[in-house]
Amino acid sequence: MGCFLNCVRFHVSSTVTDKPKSKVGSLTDSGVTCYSWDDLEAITSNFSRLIGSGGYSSIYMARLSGSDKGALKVHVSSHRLYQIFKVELQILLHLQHPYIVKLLGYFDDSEENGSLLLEYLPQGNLQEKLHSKSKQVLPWRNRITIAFQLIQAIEHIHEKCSPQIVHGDIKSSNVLLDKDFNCKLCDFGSAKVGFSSMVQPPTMSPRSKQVMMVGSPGYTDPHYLRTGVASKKMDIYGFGVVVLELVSGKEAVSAEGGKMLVHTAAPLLHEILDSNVDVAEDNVRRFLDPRLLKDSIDIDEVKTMLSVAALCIRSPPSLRPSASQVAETLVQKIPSLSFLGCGKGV
Ligand SMILES: Nc1ncnc2c1ncn2[C@@H]1O[C@H](COP(=O)(O)OP(=O)(O)OP(=O)(O)O)[C@@H](O)[C@H]1O
Repeated sequence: MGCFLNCVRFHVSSTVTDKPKSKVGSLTDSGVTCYSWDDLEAITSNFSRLIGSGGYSSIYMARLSGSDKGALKVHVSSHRLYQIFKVELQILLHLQHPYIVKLLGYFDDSEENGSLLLEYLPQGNLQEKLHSKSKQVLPWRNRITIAFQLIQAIEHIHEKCSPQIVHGDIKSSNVLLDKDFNCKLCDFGSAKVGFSSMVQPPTMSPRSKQVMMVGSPGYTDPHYLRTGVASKKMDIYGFGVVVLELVSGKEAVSAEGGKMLVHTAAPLLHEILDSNVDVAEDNVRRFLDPRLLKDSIDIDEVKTMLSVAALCIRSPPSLRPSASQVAETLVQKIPSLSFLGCGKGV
């Protein structure tokens, strides 16, 4: 962590904006379609079906050719949010991975309006699946598979693509699920791009003495909150919190008392780190999502998931494993991942 790390952001004014607007609706060099606003009105039937919303955007159902569907993410119109749109667009244009949401097209007015057409993920986001009052309980085998797929998506952006990317907002609502409950990581609006594992915060103006921090309550690395320095290890922290949610079925911040899951889990996680996974089974069962107790679950798999989470949220960040180390641990210690068709190597 002591090394000096240089940040290279994608240049937001590069090739995509330079495309002539006469080519609206046409396939770009990147293989995605560039749409006009009229096209968007047509494919969303005048924005008639809202399927999701976030801090920066509204997401609408889009009908494409035949029975194909898409999800249109319309960024709120503003100069600042347009920059976020451009970051997300540039990143998605360069990313192709089975566990990362696929970009199908975009709209860009080159000023302050931008929209992304994404593949449609019919099972929505992981947060809803885990925490909604629905009777349908996400089975244990899906939970370990999603954790393994998510860490492979993170491993890809951290270690396998060039330039490397820090997602910056790993949380369960940014994990979308396809019809078979496979993970698709989305929302690269907070991402940082560079060759390094760390991105220095913007210089504080002497007047404001404040750096704008982004992050989601319950998921944000305390080290990032203190220093403003974004690093791969902040994604690993967010992943650790998602694993705690998968195991416990509890929200990252409890809706009732506002208590953070990392604090609720802390005594058990300390016990796990101290005892090298040889922790009392009763304590593990008490933490496990009660809706899973009737399933026959290999408690050693639960302990492995918890020990991974414990390592991922450790402080200082240098003690946390890399994404490839986490993926390696999961595949070695949870043999059923191989039976579930999740062999590593994508
Ligand atoms: N491709 C998709 N298919 C289906 N639903 C989607 C899709 N993309 C987004 N959604 C829904 O919309 C929600 C918000 O999407 P997203 O996180 O990309 O928006 P955002 O404005 O960047 O949100 P945030 O406040 O987290 O920054 C998701 O949690 C999900 O429920």
